[in-house]
Amino acid sequence: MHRACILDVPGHGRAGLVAHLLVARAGRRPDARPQRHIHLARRRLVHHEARAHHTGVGDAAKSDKDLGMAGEAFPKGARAEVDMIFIERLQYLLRIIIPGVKSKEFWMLMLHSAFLVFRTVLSVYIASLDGRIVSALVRGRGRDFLTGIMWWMGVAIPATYTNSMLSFMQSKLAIQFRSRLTSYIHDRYLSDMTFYTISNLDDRIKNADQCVTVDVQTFSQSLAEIYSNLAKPLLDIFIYNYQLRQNVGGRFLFLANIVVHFTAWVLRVLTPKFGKMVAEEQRLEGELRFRHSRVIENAEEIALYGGHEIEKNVLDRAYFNLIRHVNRIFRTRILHGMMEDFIIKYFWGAMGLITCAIPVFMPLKGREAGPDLGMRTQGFVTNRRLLLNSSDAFGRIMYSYKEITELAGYTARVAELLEVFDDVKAGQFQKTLVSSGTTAENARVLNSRGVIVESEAIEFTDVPIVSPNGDVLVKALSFYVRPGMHLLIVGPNGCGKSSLFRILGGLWPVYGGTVHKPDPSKVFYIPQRPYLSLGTLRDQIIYPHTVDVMKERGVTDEDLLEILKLVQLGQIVEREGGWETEREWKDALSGGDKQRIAMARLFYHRPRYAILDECTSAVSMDIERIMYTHATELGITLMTVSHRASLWKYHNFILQYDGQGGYVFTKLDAERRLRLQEEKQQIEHKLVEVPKLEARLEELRALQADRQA
Ligand SMILES: Nc1ncnc2c1ncn2[C@@H]1O[C@H](COP(=O)(O)OP(=O)(O)OP(=O)(O)O)[C@@H](O)[C@H]1O
Repeated sequence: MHRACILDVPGHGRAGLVAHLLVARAGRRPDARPQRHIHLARRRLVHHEARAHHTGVGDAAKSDKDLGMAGEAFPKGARAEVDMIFIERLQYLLRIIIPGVKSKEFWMLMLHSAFLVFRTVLSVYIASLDGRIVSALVRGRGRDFLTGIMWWMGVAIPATYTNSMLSFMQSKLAIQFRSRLTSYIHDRYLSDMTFYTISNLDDRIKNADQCVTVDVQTFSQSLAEIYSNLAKPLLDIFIYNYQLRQNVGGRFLFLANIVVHFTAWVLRVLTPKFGKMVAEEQRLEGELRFRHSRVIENAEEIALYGGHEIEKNVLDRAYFNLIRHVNRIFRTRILHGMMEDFIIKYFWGAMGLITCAIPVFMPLKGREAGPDLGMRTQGFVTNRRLLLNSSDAFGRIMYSYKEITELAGYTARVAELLEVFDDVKAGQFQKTLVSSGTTAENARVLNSRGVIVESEAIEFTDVPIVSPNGDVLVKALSFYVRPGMHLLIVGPNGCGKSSLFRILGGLWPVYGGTVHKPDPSKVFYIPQRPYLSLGTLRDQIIYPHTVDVMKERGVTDEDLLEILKLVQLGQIVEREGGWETEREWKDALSGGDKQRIAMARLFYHRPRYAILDECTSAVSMDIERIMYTHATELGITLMTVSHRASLWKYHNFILQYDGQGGYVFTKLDAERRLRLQEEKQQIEHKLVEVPKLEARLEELRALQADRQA
């Protein structure tokens, strides 16, 4: 029926859909752009809220220089433009968020699409109903008018339901996409130590925490919105183009399409790289949030140092960089908005009028002037509504281009994260070498790989110790630790003692030689500042086990209490209000308490090997003795890094770095070494006295000489 209506509208009908659409855009919808802006502003607000709620902490090794690199948000190769790379990345992400036709997301999308189609059908029906009602009014047919109103009210029920369902489905889809992506990313981020390597061995991703939380959320939301914003207009355009072809013939359609496509192409070419800009904005937001979280994390140290001024400068600088960039985007948007309005509203409007005029001045053969006034009114009203809808549809598609470029930015951020995950999992790192040595030589070492063999004992054969910055700390290290041996590792600061454990723990790659090591479950690590997790007091002792695993192992709370008593921490359970108490334990416990909790953890786990990295620096000699003797009684083989001579007696082998790249691995006769150490200290003490004694001797000689004279 509406096909006839389009033909019947005098002066407009024959020009066809695109022409009407252009005319309608020129004359109507001044609200289209404000709506768009409100919509974007709302979305932006949601992002900011999401950021404000996030309290995660990211990589601790960033320089202020990062903040100044506005143009270098993406590493080489990474792009945020609407091009083939964007399509490929989007496909990659789509495969994750919509895994197949049997997935929930696919069927949600189908349902969403069904609602979109239904809404278009309703719109077409409402347009024709509108025409019928106005026609009845013009003709003075009260009965027809009332029937029309009843249908109008009737159709409101499915129409309002459809609209509500559409916005519900859009939000659901966004959440569903986010859940899929987050669970996929969490799986990859928290496996194979990716969370460590991504921030320590590779410098492509600056704020992984922000990517995993805010960027994924923004991407999901943006994708769900774009689907809604594009699917319906595309459907509308298809329907109206089809009708136009039927009604006015192909030549007007062809002309209009040429004009529209050409100007759309011009608009696209002239559209600034908003994708890259929003991606950079996200990065700068991440930097600002990261700097704030550092202040919270290190509040005590900063307060005691009185470092508030310098921290304020750091925060101000991060904020200034962000705002400078946001202002740049705003300025770019002014120009782009003018150009967009000019082309879409005015240029196309003018073109629409011209195209409309063609069939009026050059009517198609066989077209009649038009039936009575009522029919013409019905046709006009119906047609006008259809045209407004379709004009909206076309405009929405054009305005969506900016959103697509922004989606390209979010897509680049998320896809880049996953690409770096893949690379680091495959052992391919990209890090700027700041080594003081020959960079080419160091880069060669960093690019080669050694062999890892699982065994009962620990043995390093010609393994280079290389820092992620490319510094070769030891060219080829060889030593072994068999069960029952206790190895002491000593050397100056920064010589690579802890790095040895990083290689053993699989955090750093084996750059050469062979590493024999047992299954990771048999090696337990206690650092100087033990990590305390979120959870109950019990969780701190059994970390990383869960209560279920603890029960499976037959360990009870009483057993845990016995362990705590051993390290003289039995009172803590009562003091803190029981095993179930949850606190931010890192702030609630003293340095010594934390180290004793870590010792209790060791006794709970009873591993084959324990790596003790300066882990008794904050406890008394008494506790230190208990810790070492009990660990030895439990049959735990110890590897200790410590500068304390009091620990020598608990070890029978020593690995001594000289700090120049050399080392000695030998048996440790602690008693003899202590004796020698004592003798050395006595001699050094005596030597300090020598200059004084010599000076006194000189004085005495001078006095004697005076007397004799
Ligand atoms: N994540 C990292 N990225 C870059 N360089 C690192 C990293 N971790 C350690 N390094 C560097 O590796 C070198 C060796 O560090 P390591 O922690 O092994 O020293 P250490 O001998 O244990 O020192 P200390 O006695 O002070 O604890 C240092 O120069 C350090 O700066």
